[in-house]
Amino acid sequence: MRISTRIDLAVAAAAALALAGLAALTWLDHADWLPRLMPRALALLALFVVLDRVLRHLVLRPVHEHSQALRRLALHDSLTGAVNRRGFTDRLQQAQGQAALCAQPLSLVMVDIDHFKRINDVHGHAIGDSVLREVAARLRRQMRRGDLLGRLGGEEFAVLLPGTDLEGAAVQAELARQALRREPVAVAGTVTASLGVAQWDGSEPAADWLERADLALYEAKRLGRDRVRLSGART
Ligand SMILES: Nc1nc2c(ncn2[C@@H]2O[C@H](COP(=O)(O)OP(=O)(O)OP(=O)(O)O)[C@@H](O)[C@H]2O)c(=O)[nH]1
Repeated sequence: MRISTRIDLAVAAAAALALAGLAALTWLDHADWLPRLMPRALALLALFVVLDRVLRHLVLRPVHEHSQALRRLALHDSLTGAVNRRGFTDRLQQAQGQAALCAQPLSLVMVDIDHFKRINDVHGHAIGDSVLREVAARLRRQMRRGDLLGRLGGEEFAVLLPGTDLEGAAVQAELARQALRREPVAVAGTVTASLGVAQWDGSEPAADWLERADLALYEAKRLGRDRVRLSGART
């Protein structure tokens, strides 16, 4: 049973008891007890309505805040602060609906750090983690208002670009690539990434679109890494 319903039931039960008590006392005191009871009963009911509102506010607000925090935890990656795969897929599907509704282009950039295993092996897992945080921070600095950063897995990120066609997304991807390799990341040195770009074709399922971006990314890896490849646009 929902907490709000439990509060309502508890307050209703207390109000019923109080009303019964009030009726009994009024009946014992006065012969014409009924007309006297009415205004008192109404005042009592009003009091319980206020009590119900106050209890709902006091109990439900922290519960709501707690569930919001849990939801945030469930949809975000704690290391980088980016949304996780589940959160990203949810938002991707929402963005598809929005793009279809407004007839706007929508693109996606997949970003996979190059030779990340080597960074872990040479410098240790803690440095690997700080590289992931720094990569997320650099990608974020490159993003525009409305873009969304996701961490889809170990060293794989994705950026959702609403209102952006393939050409615009390619420019954003190239800027991100340069931002990653421009300055060394602490002791790990220069970090590069391979990027795959795909524009949503307006009807394909999210999984197919993600797969096209992934294929472009693997093409970038195959061609030597540290580069941007575009998916053969179907649009
Ligand atoms: N430090 C750290 N390492 C992680 C995390 N998640 C995954 N990894 C590591 O990321 C590495 C990914 O290695 P690979 O899939 O071989 O990829 P890669 O070495 O980047 O090679 P290419 O992608 O082909 O350039 C593995 O060693 C994982 O253990 C994490 O949260 N922190």
